Amino acid sequence: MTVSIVNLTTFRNEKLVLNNINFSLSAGESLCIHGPNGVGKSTLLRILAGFRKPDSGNVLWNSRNIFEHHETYENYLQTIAWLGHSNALKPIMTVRENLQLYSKFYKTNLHDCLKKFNLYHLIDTPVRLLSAGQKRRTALARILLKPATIWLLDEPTVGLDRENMINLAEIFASFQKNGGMILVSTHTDLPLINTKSLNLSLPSLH
Ligand SMILES: Nc1ncnc2c1ncn2[C@@H]1O[C@H](COP(=O)(O)OP(=O)(O)OP(=O)(O)O)[C@@H](O)[C@H]1O
Repeated sequence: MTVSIVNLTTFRNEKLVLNNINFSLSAGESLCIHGPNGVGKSTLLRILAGFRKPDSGNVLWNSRNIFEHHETYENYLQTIAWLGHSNALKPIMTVRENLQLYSKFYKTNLHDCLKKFNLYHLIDTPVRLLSAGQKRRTALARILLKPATIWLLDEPTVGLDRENMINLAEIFASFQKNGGMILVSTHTDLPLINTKSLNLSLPSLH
């Protein structure tokens, strides 16, 4: 299994954001995308999630262009789990109500998942009453409820304390040891195993 980006270039608002990006990731590997604000980290992850097409270049899943063949695109979407900047949780619903849609649909174990993210004691708490870190962990728990091969995570650790960072590192490592791939944008050093780095830089003003 491989996911690759080949000669990818993208404009936003007629401004060049991603210029000829290339990388390839195999089962068990992770990619950390670094760079200053506005450089295009989220844009790249959104292209990898299939939300937008690049202006040129390809996203390949097992050597097939995801945007070229409908069947490849559909198969690829089954394999990815996405966490954006926004937690995308319903504030008036409890942790259980927010997540059980996923556990029922994918037939995965909600209780085990909540225990892994130290959220079990909050299962019946409305999301609006959670702290920022607890909300982020609830959003991260959703990733685990989909049996995906690729995790696409946009700054997943915002708001997490040290203990929960260590816990997340163990969850990441376990996923990768089972062949999972993680592509993540971050402004901090993430504790990932078997990892590659992609450093994006802003174009020179001169
Ligand atoms: N909806 C949009 N429409 C037009 N341009 C956008 C839009 N969203 C972002 N951009 C532009 O695209 C560029 C890349 O933005 P992006 O969000 O990918 O950066 P980033 O590296 O993820 O930044 P940050 O570290 O702040 O999260 C920025 O210059 C931004 O102004």
